Amino acid sequence: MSVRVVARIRPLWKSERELDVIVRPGSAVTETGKTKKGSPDSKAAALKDQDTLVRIPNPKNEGEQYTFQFNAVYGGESTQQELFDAEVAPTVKHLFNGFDVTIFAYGVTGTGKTHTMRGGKSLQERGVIPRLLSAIYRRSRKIEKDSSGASKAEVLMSYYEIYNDKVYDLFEPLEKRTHAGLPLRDNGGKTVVVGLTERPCANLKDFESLYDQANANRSTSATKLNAHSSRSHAILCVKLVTTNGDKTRVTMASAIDLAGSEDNRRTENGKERMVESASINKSLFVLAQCVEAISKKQSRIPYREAKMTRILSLGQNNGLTLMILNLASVRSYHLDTISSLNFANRTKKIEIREIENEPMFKGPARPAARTSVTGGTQRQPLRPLASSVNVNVTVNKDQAASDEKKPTKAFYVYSDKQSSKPHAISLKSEKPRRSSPLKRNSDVSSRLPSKVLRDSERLMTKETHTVQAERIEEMVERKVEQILAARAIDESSRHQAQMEQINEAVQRRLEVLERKIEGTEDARAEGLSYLLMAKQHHGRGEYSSALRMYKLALPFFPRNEKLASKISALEEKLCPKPPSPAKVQMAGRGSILSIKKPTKIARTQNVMDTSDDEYQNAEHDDSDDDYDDSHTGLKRKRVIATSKTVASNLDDRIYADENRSGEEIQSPRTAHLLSVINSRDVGQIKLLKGVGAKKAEAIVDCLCEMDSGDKEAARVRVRNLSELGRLKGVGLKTVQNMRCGVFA
Ligand SMILES: Nc1ncnc2c1ncn2[C@@H]1O[C@H](COP(=O)(O)OP(=O)(O)OP(=O)(O)O)[C@@H](O)[C@H]1O
Repeated sequence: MSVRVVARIRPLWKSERELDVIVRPGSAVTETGKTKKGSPDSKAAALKDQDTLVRIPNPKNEGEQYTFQFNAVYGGESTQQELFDAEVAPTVKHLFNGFDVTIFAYGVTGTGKTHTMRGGKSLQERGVIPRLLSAIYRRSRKIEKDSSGASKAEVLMSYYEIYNDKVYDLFEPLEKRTHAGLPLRDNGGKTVVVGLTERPCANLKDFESLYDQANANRSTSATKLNAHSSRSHAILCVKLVTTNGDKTRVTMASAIDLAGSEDNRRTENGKERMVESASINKSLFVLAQCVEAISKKQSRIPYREAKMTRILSLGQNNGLTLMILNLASVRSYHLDTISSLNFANRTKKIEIREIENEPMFKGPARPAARTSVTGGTQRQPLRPLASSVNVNVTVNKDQAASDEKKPTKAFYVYSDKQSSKPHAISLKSEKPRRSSPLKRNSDVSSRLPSKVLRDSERLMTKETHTVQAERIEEMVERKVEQILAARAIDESSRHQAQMEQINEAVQRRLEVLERKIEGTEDARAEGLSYLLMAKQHHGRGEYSSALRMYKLALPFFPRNEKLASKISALEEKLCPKPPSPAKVQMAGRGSILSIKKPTKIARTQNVMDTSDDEYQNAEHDDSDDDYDDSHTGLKRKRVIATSKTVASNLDDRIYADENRSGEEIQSPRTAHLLSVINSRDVGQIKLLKGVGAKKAEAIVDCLCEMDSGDKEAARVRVRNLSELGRLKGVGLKTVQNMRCGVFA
């Protein structure tokens, strides 16, 4: 069964305008027009005629629409109750039937994940989690009532968050947190958090008070995009233990409120928020990589690269999985929304094994599960202690006398039959030799352990033969079996402890290796990011910035001829008559020979010298000249992650370049920015990054003040970024911000 993916589009906020809505739900049936009203199929169609499509324009061509199909799509008017009834309520019965259920909310920051999962305080506003628990308690009560108390269900809860890639128990107060957080461990293919508190919750009231307390420990902060932004992934595990007679079954419902991805050009996050944001984005990036690897059926799924992906184990988990994709419909989320839709589109294809959890049997062990000590002979099930018969009966006077002196050596015999008669034997030794019961001869006496044999022989000759030899043998065998079973359990727990130690050691080694790889990869990735950026600028016709980035990449790949020739070609393009190399050297600018390495690059130069070959491979391996798309997820991730930081550094340089170059070689980004400013439309200007309504009005006022008249010709136009920076209340920083926020 594949992951069920439903999209939920949140309603507009007061600050958002209907005009900016670009994401719209739609229905597949109406769309294709396959079913007309009044046709025989119309009733079925009406049932199916639920929105399943999400439409969004292509950001590069508004006339073109992208359409994504999911299992269901809920518009802004859909209520918490509707979503729960349609998507979550049906999973409750599966939970009681032995299937695990995983529900997770995914989406950009501020799109309504926490609202969907946790919701508000009022009854109508309650989210998926409290409703799920309420449904579980309701069903438990019903089952208990229907079975007249024979079936029972118990709920245990654990709740934790992954903050900056560390796991913290939300039931523990903040001051008890350790810096390293709780460790993860693999246990039989499942990832478990070691040392997590598990709290029993007898009813909804208990749950609510625990859940509220725990949520107070969750890391949230205000960002520009959400006043109560979750800074962590929160995972609630509801363990349902159902007992029916001797049968006990444990199933797990996991409800996960993921933190939202953040475009830091829009959040204007400070340092602390940036660190959180980087960790959130990294884990979501790894999640996307995992989904991509699963959909491409790759052998290596990078689950281990983030704690969240390790815990979520999408595609590795069993049971039912529901993903709620939260979306905002307005233009300012355009690119993020497309990326979320693409992620969800891939996720919906992931197949989850629909495996039911095996019930466990309490009390007597099941015959089928037992292995006979004697190899294959079926034994009767062992009975619990309560039904055992203690066999201490005085047999003769001598013995009675000796028994009086010595305390009776009582031991328990697990018997499958309740005997009404007391046993007429007393076994002195409770430790039969191990070897004897395993020798199975036809002669009864030879089957018994020597000491027991002597005892029983004595008894048989002296006393009335009240107990048959088979009975004695049976009892002795049971005792031996009991001892062997205890020993086996002991050995297996020792073995498990050893395995855990080994696992821990392997895990530590893996982490050390990963850290090592990270170190060497980072520098090379930086070089590749410069190349990637260069290629993008080149593609957009921003030659001077492309040239600058090629030059920045050069120290990472110093002997790469192709790169050198690209630089020369661009230099030629920008300055048709290049001065002689000697002159260039003297001038100290503009030539490959004279490129000054940035300090960071200089530091990594030694490492990079060897990577030239790899760069060349990258060039030839792929259709994309400069960027190796066939790299592993790890490498690509680093390249992209680094390219983001490089991008912000480069923006400063490009800005400086373009300021020098004047209007003639303006990049599309700059041109767009200036056209927005020159439009004098406060509505548009205030949407620029770092510009609020007040600043937008100030800019327009300033331009109007500078006009020499009312006519069009007399109107002042801002021609370049430096002119823009000189406007009253703008400044270079604001210009930079504005420019960064524009998507060319
Ligand atoms: N379906 C909805 N109906 C009404 N209000 C909603 C809905 N979805 C979201 N909101 C509101 O939008 C705001 C942001 O929602 P929420 O905090 O749930 O976003 P989020 O995706 O969890 O963000 P983050 O990832 O930053 O934590 C909240 O004020 C919430 O009440």
